Amino acid sequence: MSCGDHVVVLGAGSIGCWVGGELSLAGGGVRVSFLMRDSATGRALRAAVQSVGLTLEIAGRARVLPPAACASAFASAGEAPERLRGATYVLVATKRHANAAVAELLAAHLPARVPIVLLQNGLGAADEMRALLGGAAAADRPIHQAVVTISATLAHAEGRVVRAGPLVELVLDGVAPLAALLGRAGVPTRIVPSERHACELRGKLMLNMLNAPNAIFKKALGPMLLDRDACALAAETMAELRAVFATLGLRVEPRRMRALPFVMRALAWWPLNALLRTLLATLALLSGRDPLAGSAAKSSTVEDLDAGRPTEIAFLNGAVVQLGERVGVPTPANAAAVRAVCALEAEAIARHAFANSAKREGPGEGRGEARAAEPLADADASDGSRTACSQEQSRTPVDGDTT
Ligand SMILES: CC(C)(CO)[C@@H](O)C(=O)[O-]
Repeated sequence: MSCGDHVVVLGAGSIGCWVGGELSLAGGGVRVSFLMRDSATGRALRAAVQSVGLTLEIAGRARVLPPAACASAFASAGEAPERLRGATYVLVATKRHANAAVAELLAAHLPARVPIVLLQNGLGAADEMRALLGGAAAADRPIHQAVVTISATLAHAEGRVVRAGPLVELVLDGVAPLAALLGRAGVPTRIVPSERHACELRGKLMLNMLNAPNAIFKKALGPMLLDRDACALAAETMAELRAVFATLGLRVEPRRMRALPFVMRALAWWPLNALLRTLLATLALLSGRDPLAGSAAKSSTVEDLDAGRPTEIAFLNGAVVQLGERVGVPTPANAAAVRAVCALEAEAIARHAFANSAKREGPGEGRGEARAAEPLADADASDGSRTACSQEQSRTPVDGDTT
């Protein structure tokens, strides 16, 4: 089945590079194309993978997709029409706020009936993409959102993507042949009925309540679990989300995601916090190494801020605020989290814009980053020209979501 497949990955960020990289390394006759934007980071990634290859690293173990393979696999936005015309699957790994531009690209160049799988955070991405594609264009296309539980970080200039932590899984509500392909390539992929899938998307949104404290308290996800303030914010935002879902009569799966608000509340409780700190300090003393040293995972929100890009906060805590307003559940912790991340976002974007304009004044670099002309430049929305925080937030669909 896999022979002859051509998987096009739209957006070569950390998740796109990890999933596409695994598929490429697995071989088996599957062709993978990574479509990326023509921006400074996009060009840096392309130059790096063409000279040293794409490195996939986990727990210090590295595997490399050789430069020659990368040279043909990594394509610019200009090559999107040709690559999409030959696609058998499209994995959309761009940010949610880029979906309008992504839909335009897909409507123009992707043949009908090619499955589109959105590797995106938040609720209702598939419904949103259907609405953006509109009418006949959407009716002809299977569109699915994967529940993505992978923590990975991409160093563009090194062509290196590092996966950290124990989380690695995709959950889909269809496209069994693609799920099998991904599973064989080492990306565990479960297929569940659509009712269960909707519950797991809600579970993922619960997990994403870690993103805002991760950005605000500036700690890697592991050490952050020892920060009582960060855990308290996570617990509050999660409890509000739980109340919203309960009011809507919507279930959350898997069970560990239902337990998260209580776990975070417990971690914020000083006696348990003090006990954990003592245990870890003792372990460090006995073993001579920091037990949390390997837990450098950070959330996608921190990755966005580090790169001076708009975050997806409107689709995470912002969605909770919006749903809360709709059903009359107060969500002050989520509103505060949105305000804080938006302030960080504005600062990060301004800092990067300043640094980039300083660089452009150097010899040989014109002002024209040529991004407006490139559909994927907009699709990646990482040019700092607009922010999710300043945008009118799209409605968060929960309908068809009635389990
Ligand atoms: C790390 C993660 C699993 C949730 O915080 C990831 O989904 C993310 O960063 O969005």
